[in-house]
Amino acid sequence: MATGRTHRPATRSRGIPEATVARLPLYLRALTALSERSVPTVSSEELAAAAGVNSAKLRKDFSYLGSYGTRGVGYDVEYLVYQISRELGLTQDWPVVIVGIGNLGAALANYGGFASRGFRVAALIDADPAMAGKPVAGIPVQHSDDLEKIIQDNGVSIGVIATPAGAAQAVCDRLVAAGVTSILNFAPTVLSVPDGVDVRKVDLSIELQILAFHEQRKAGEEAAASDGGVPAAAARSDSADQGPDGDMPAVMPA
Ligand SMILES: NC(=O)c1ccc[n+]([C@@H]2O[C@H](COP(=O)([O-])OP(=O)(O)OC[C@H]3O[C@@H](n4cnc5c(N)ncnc54)[C@H](O)[C@@H]3O)[C@@H](O)[C@H]2O)c1
Repeated sequence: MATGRTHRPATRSRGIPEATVARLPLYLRALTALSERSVPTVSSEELAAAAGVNSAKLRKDFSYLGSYGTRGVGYDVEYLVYQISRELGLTQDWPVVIVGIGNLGAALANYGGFASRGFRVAALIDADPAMAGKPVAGIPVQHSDDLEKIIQDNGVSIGVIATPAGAAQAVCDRLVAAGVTSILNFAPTVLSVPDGVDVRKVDLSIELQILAFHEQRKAGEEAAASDGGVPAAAARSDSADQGPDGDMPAVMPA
């Protein structure tokens, strides 16, 4: 058993680096907003600012997609939305199950942003018998005894874990044994998965701790600057693209 990392080399087989892949959703979010405003084209500088990315990095990222824009015109918004969606596999339907329908699982089930991005919540699963059959976001909760059948019947390859930490590994093992190959883990624990299974974790408290670190550092730098020390901007390094234990956090630094 390997540890709960995203088991992918730094560069994927099709030659797109993981760091670029991690920025594609940021571009897509910015492009979708432009598309909704019927903006036809966008310059690399405008799009980079909207996505919170350096424009040279953006041009390099888009070169991996074979998209170079037109000098003086910029990038065609609709075509880029299509290209990035296709690259991310969003042009197909992805049935997703959410396991653990408490506060967080119910909030995720109610989040409209999954469906609009091609992620259909196919089933909600919980271990509490009292919840079985109760609708959440219009979908009846199913008991975890039926987890394997639910995965197979719905052809699910992506599972979201929103159970307490103590239950997460057992839930993960069952999901994987049933055929799930990608897991989004909200439980505050490191999951062990076999090779070939991708795990992304979301931990808002870790993100807050990173912000607290930067706040503390800014305060120290300001104190040093007022003493004639290193200017704050020079001392601050780029936000790391990696999580604290080396894997990529699902919530990317802006
Ligand atoms: N990642 C984040 O940023 C973040 C934010 C909030 C909460 N969390 C974590 O998300 C998890 C859920 O939090 P919550 O507030 O919704 O908790 P909750 O207690 O409201 O809900 C947990 C649900 O999981 C169910 N459950 C327990 N064991 C199960 C199992 N083996 N199989 C299926 N379902 C099972 C329970 O019946 C319950 O409905 C916790 O681990 C919490 O620490 C993470």
